[in-house]
Amino acid sequence: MTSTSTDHDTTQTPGIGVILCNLGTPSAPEPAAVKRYLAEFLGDPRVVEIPALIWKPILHGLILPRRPKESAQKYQQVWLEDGGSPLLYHTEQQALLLRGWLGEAGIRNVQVAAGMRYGEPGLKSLLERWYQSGLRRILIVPLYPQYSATTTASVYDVAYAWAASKRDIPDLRIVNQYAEFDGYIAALEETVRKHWSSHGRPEQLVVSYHGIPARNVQLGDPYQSQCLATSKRLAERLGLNESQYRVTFQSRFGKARWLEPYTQPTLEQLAQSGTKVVDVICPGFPADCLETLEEINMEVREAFLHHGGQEFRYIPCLNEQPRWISALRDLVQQNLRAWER
Ligand SMILES: C=CC1=C(C)c2cc3[nH]c(cc4nc(cc5[nH]c(cc1n2)c(C)c5CCC(=O)O)C(CCC(=O)O)=C4C)c(C)c3C=C
Ligand SMILES: [Fe+2]
Ligand SMILES: [Fe+2]
Repeated sequence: MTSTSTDHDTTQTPGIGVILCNLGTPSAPEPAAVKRYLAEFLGDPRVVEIPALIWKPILHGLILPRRPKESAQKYQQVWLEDGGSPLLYHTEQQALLLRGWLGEAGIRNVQVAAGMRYGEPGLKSLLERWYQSGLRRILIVPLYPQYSATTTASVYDVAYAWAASKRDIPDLRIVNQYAEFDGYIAALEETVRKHWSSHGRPEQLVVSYHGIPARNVQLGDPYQSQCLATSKRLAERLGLNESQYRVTFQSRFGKARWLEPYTQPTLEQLAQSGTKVVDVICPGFPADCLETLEEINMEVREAFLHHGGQEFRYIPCLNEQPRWISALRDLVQQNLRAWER
C-alpha cells in the first residue's frame, strides 16, 4: 500500500462517508426474522416486477407463510458462530479493512461503513445518521459489480428517496457498476490462481452468477451482458479458451424463465457427460452468503457428485482478500477524485 499524490485535495476536505452497500440479510437464522427480511426484500417492486395487486396476495398468502421456515434452516447451516450472517460479516470486515487502506493512502477524513438495502444496518438510517453528524459528501459503492435494476437500481431508489426529504441535499455519488474494473478482475484472477496453485487446474471452470428473470433483460436490464463481460475478461487473464469455462446463472426464484443456462442442471450435465473435476466461482457476489455457501457449495456440490462428478471445488468469494480491498480502495479513490474538480 503506497500513498498516492493525487488524493491530497480530497483528503483535506472534511466529512466524506463511504458506504459499502450489500443486499441485506435476516437478523437471525430463525423463521420470524427470515420472514421480516423476505417481506421487505420480495415486497420491493424492483425485485419482483409483478403488479402489486397480483403479487402482494401471492407473497403474503403463499410465500411468506412457507418459505421462511425452509430458508431459516438453510441460514442455520451457514451462520457463523461468532460472526452471524456471512454476508453481513464479510461486508463489515471489508468496510473496516477499506478504512485502513484508505488511511494508508493518505485519505484520513473518510468514514467507511457497511449498509444494507434490506434489514439492518439499513442504508437509509446510515445516510441520516451521517447527514446529522455533518457529512456532506457520501459515496455509495453497491456490492454488485454487475448492474441490475433488481439490485443496483434499488439502492439508487433508497438513496434518492432519502435525499428527496432534504432541503440541503448532500453531494451524493453512487457507483453504477464495475463489471470490468481492472482491480476487480485482477482480484478474481488472483483468487483463481491461488486456488490452482494448491489444487491444480480443473477440467472446467464454472462461473456462476445470481440469475434474474429473462424478461428483465429483454426489457433492457444490462446485467447479463455485464456478467458475460466480467467472465470474458477473467478467462482472458487466466488464459482459458472458450471450451475451458462456462457462465451459468443460479438462485432461480419462481416459475418464470430466468437467465440460462442454470447452474445446477449445467453441473449435472457436466458430470453425466464425464467431467470429473470442476472449479466453481461466483464473481457477482463480493461476499460469501447463503447463495454461495449453501446453494453452491452444498446443494450444487451434492448434485454434481450425485451425477458422477468426483471433485467439486468451490472457490470462495473475494471477501477480505487484500487484492480485493485494494481494488475497492482504487474504485473509491477514483470516485473521490471527481470531488476535487
Ligand atoms: C425475485 C427474486 C430475486 C431476484 C430478482 C434476485 C436478484 C438478485 N439477488 C442477488 C443477491 C443475493 N440474493 C440473495 C438471496 C435471495 N435472493 C432471492 C430472490 C431474488 N434475488 C431470495 C428469495 C433470497 C433469500 C434466500 C432464500 O430465501 O432463498 C443473497 C443472499 C442473502 C444472504 O443473507 O446471504 C444475495 C447476496 C443479486 C446479485 C441479484 C441480481 C443480480
Ligand atoms: Fe437474490
Ligand atoms: Fe438460493
